[in-house]
Amino acid sequence: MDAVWILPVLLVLPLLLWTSSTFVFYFKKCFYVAYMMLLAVIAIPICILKSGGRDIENMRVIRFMVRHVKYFLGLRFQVSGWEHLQTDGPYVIISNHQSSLDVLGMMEVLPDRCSTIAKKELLWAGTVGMICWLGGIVFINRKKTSDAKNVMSDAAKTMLADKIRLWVFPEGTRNQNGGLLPFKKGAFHLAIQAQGLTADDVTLLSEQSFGIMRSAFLEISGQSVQSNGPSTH
Ligand SMILES: CCCCC/C=C\C/C=C\CCCCCCCC(=O)SCCNC(=O)CCNC(=O)[C@H](O)C(C)(C)COP(=O)(O)OP(=O)(O)OC[C@H]1O[C@@H](n2cnc3c(N)ncnc32)[C@H](O)[C@@H]1OP(=O)(O)O
Ligand SMILES: CCCCCCCC/C=C\CCCCCCCC(=O)OC[C@@H](O)COP(=O)(O)O
Repeated sequence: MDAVWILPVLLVLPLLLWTSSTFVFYFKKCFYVAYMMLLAVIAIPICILKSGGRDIENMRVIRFMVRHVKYFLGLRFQVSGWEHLQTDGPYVIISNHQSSLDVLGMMEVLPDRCSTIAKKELLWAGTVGMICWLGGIVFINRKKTSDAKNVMSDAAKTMLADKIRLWVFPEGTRNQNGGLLPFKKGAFHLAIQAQGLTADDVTLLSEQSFGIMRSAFLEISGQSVQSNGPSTH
């Protein structure tokens, strides 16, 4: 008798999924978070057994395990220019940041030995936080610029010494306003060290990168005509 309420739920759920794009959106959003948490539960022991702890090689495990998630959400990616990432040595990748779904795009193209810069709050996101730590993600305190700069300076040294790559979201936060936020400078301070440039090059590099990304963003956005629900996710 206790299970009597299950019947209406089983009937209403498909109905809502069929009739309401808003419901579908929030359903997918909850599924995404729960499924990523679950994947992380599986990935954590694998990473520990494979690498013994925090190690950038764990990003291969994460990448492999995350790549199929797009199918559940009805997402597909079109990749161009991937060959430019197939080069030796350290470099910095920058991308815009609209939502937590960006992680799926990131895993689609993430090169070997590449980790990312993330806000320190992510460390406390349950199993996802733990897998981020195991993957060598560099956590910064955005509220304390001097601390963040110190952490990024250390990351730059590791990047050069161990020939790793770093992925940075230079807007510094998620943004869904239909454009790009002004870039923070940290990514470009990293990049000059990877490329043997000087601090004088930071502003120009940042401005050029912003211009290129903005053009590409607007071009791609112009092609996007489909919406599955509320714009915020
Ligand atoms: C198997 C299951 C898996 C389940 C889980 C799946 C996946 C998980 C695994 C991986 C995915 C992880 C994805 C994580 C995504 C997380 C994304 C984020 O968290 S985005 C938010 C964090 N990122 C950032 O903030 C971007 C980096 N920030 C910066 O670079 C900033 O510059 C800053 C260092 C924080 C400082 O910011 P500030 O607001 O103070 O502004 P400015 O940039 O203008 O800088 C001020 C001033 O300082 C100078 N500066 C900056 N950096 C440096 C530096 N490194 N060295 C020297 N000087 C620096 C800058 O030039 C400015 O000075 P001036 O104006 O004179 O030029
Ligand atoms: C203890 C339970 C805590 C639950 C927390 C759930 C955490 C999310 C879980 C699964 C999502 C999949 C991994 C995605 C990681 C992406 C992180 C992300 O996108 O963070 C936002 C950050 O870039 C910028 O933050 P703000 O826009 O400044 O804010």
